[in-house]
Amino acid sequence: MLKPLTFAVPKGRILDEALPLMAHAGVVPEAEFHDKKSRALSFACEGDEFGDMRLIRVRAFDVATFVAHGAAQVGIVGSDVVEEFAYSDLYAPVDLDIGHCRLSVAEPVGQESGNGSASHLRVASKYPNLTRKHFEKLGIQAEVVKLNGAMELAPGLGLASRIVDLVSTGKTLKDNGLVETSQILQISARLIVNRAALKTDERVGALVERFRALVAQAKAA
Ligand SMILES: Nc1ncnc2c1ncn2[C@@H]1O[C@H](COP(=O)(O)OP(=O)(O)OP(=O)(O)O)[C@@H](O)[C@H]1O
Ligand SMILES: O=P(O)(O)OC[C@H]1O[C@H](OP(=O)(O)OP(=O)(O)O)[C@H](O)[C@@H]1O
Repeated sequence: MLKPLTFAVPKGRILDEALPLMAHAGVVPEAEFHDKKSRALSFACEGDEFGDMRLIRVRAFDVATFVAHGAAQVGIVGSDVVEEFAYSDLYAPVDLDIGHCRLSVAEPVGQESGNGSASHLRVASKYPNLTRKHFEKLGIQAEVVKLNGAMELAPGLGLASRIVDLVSTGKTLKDNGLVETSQILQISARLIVNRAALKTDERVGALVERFRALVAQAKAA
């Protein structure tokens, strides 16, 4: 009897783009998954190709945590999250070519200072590790004020001189009087797996191959 397989997906914006891809791979959640009134967090999947597979819906950063600890064996998450945590037990074998955005530094319009001769800066971000690493490379010590959203407010309110946040169209920065001053990382969503599960459960390898083939097929089309 196969152990249940748990597939973690984020609640946020990647999900809409990920669901069609998952369906092509044979990962289809039960109807309750789409019921906005449901408070359930774990859902059975249709069919029995992968045995007893469940889908769990968690916050983006938590997808990586569940998979790294083996509580979920497979997941989908942005490469920003993979890079921020750099968990050794987490392997990201497939770039799904969805959820494209970038991680950038932004400053108030008209006050773009470059980094000048600063040796220390206060930066607001949801990504403390990537932020510190980026500024370290420039010889600057970044004191990171960790926020979970609405980073764009921080410079105007004196919480930090700049922010490090995700940018896609640039509208959020523009509407909040900020300008992108450098790009740190190009981002896309990844299929992630727990390394131990990949070695011990052949369904995990089968899912990796399924998603890999789908992405290759989409690129060739
Ligand atoms: N503007 C964007 N355009 C494209 N992809 C984005 C954008 N913002 C975020 N992403 C991608 O989607 C992922 C999830 O972002 P989102 O902010 O929607 O998650 P969330 O689940 O709402 O976050 P939280 O856990 O803070 O509630 C990010 O990690 C990133 O990879
Ligand atoms: O460049 P844009 O196209 O404007 O996108 C950038 C915005 O998208 C993300 O936020 P999201 O909408 O996911 O909300 P959040 O603040 O809850 O993270 C990100 O944190 C930016 O605020």
